[in-house]
This record gives sequence, C-alpha cells and structure tokens, in this order.
Amino acid sequence: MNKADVATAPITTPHTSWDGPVIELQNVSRYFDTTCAVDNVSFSVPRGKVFGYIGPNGAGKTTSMRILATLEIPSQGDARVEGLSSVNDPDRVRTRLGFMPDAFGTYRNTNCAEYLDFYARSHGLIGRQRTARMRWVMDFTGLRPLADKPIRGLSKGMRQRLCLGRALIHDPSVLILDEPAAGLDPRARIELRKIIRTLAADGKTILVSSHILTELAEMCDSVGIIEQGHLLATGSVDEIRGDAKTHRHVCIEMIGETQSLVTRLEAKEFVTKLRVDGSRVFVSMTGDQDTQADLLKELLDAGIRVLQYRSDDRSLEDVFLSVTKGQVQ
Ligand SMILES: Nc1ncnc2c1ncn2[C@@H]1O[C@H](COP(=O)(O)OP(=O)(O)OP(=O)(O)O)[C@@H](O)[C@H]1O
Repeated sequence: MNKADVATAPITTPHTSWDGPVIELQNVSRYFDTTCAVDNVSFSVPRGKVFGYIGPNGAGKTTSMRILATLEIPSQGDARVEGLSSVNDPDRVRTRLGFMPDAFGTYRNTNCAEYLDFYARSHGLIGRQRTARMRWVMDFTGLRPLADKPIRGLSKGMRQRLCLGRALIHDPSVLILDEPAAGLDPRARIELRKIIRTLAADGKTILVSSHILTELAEMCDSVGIIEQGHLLATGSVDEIRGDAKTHRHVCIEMIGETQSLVTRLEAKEFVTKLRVDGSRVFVSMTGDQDTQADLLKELLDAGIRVLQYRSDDRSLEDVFLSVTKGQVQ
C-alpha cells in the first residue's frame, strides 16, 4: 500500500470476522503479595454488548480491567480480546481496544486537539486518516467547540469526554471504561449512557465498571457482581434481579384494617412471604403477570379497598447488598 492509499483508506481499524466472545476472562487470578485482588474470575461478552462490572471499593474491578487491557499480567488464567491473548499477544490486543482509566492523567499544558492528536499519532494514524478520525471523535464527544481549550480548564464532564475520545481515537472494537460516570452530574450521566448505547449499537463491545448500580441496570445487557476478587453473580439484569419473570414482589396499600387482606393472602399457595407495614402489605409471590393481575381482580371483587397495587421489584442495589457482604479489602 503506498502513502496515498493509506491516506484515503477507510477510517477504521480492521475488525476480524471473529464470531466467538469478543471479551473473555478465563479463570483470571491476580495476587499482590498476600492480597488476592482477583480470584479465578471468568466471564465473556459477545460482540455489541455492554457488560457492567459492579463491586465495592477494592473488589478487583480495575485490576481485572487492567489485565484485559494488557497493563497487568495475571498470576493465573488469561484474558482475551477477539480471541487474542492479552498476555501473549499484547500488541495486537492494544490495536483492538480502547481503555478509559478511572484516573485521568494528562499533560496539563496541552489543549484538547493536541491531546487527541498525540494519541492518534501514537496509534500510527497519519495524514487525512488522522484528521478525519480526530474530526469524528470531536464531533461524537461534543468536544469540537473546545478543541483549542487547555485541558486544565475543562470541567469534569468534558475531561471524561476527552478521555473517552482518546479511547476511541483508533476506532477499537472493544472499550474498557473504568468508572466513567464517577463525579458526573445527572445530565452528564444520562448523556454518557446514551453515548455508550450508541457505541454498542455500532458494534463495539463494552466493559464498564461503576458503583452507580441503577446506571448499569439501564445501560448494560448483562452485569457481574464482584467482591474481594470473587465474581459472585453474573447474568442479565433480570436474571441478577432474581428471575423477575417468575418471582414477583407487590406492595398493596389499602383503606381500613389489613387483617382480611392478610388472611386471604396467607391462604394462597403462590404467596411465599408477607410483611405488613401500617396500611401497606408487601407480598412476595411466584407466578407471572397474569397471577399478579388475577390477584388484584380477586381483592377488588372481595370488596377490599385497594388504594395502591404496584410491583415492588428488587432494585439492583437490593440485589447488590444481598449478594455482597460489604467487605472491603
Ligand atoms: N499495584 C498494586 N499493588 C498492591 N495492591 C494492589 C495493587 N493494585 C490493586 N491492589 C489491591 O487489589 C485489590 C483490588 O483493587 P482494585 O483497584 O482492582 O479494586 P476496584 O474494585 O477497582 O476498587 P475501586 O472501586 O476502589 O477502584 C485492593 O485490595 C487493592 O488494594
């Protein structure tokens, strides 16, 4: 390929036709002296999906992400990007992934455009290809009006965008985002969520960590909960919530004393748990939405004066608290 061909080549890194898991951790462990930061962790993410990595401080999220990003060597196991080993093939892995670390290290005297240009050059982008890629990243992240602004003058939200832009500059097929929403205001978080979903819709495979669990619920196709290096649960958000399709939690608020309602509910085989709090009765039950709707009809037909009848599905926070022990290492 001559120089002119390179300059007019499509602005994408070559993506493989790999159709296996795009991200894969296989029995990864990492020790720091006696601390086991990551303990035999395995999970995989298919192309175009977003995997949320949830855990308290010191759980091992950053260490696992750094291993995948070729910045840390595992004590055991392997991490793979499009089938390539982060341990044995780090150079090729780096061409396929963009890493947004939780701490933003910058050269403070540079401006946004210089910063992105530096990373574009580091990835070997040249000529019109580099210019076009820079333009795309600035437009996508909304940084174009700030191109000449010194980095030291950027808000937290804009810094995060710049850091994401840096991770995207070489058009990687995999993105690893370590706590990208930390410190952002609500609007910036919503915007970040949209950006991540847009990138996934474009075929990028994304591993994102957060302490902000409800954020992950909306953004991720599947999640993993990690604590003290152990992956405690993985699955889709519904699976993690405890099979929401077959287990339901309903809050019934009524006018009048609750005893007649409680007696009626206790007689139901599908009711597994009851708790009364003033005029409200919290019901755990097996069954689907028809079971839930039929119960409401029965209560109304029986003359029970229902004021409110609402699903009280467990939030990810509840799941997180019940799965983890609150231990920090
Ligand atoms: N370079 C290192 N040397 C020694 N211990 C380390 C090192 N890196 C991480 N650890 C330890 O490994 C454990 C996991 O840390 P890690 O940063 O991966 O957790 P995390 O889930 O990302 O936490 P946070 O949410 O606070 O960033 C912690 O006990 C941490 O102190």
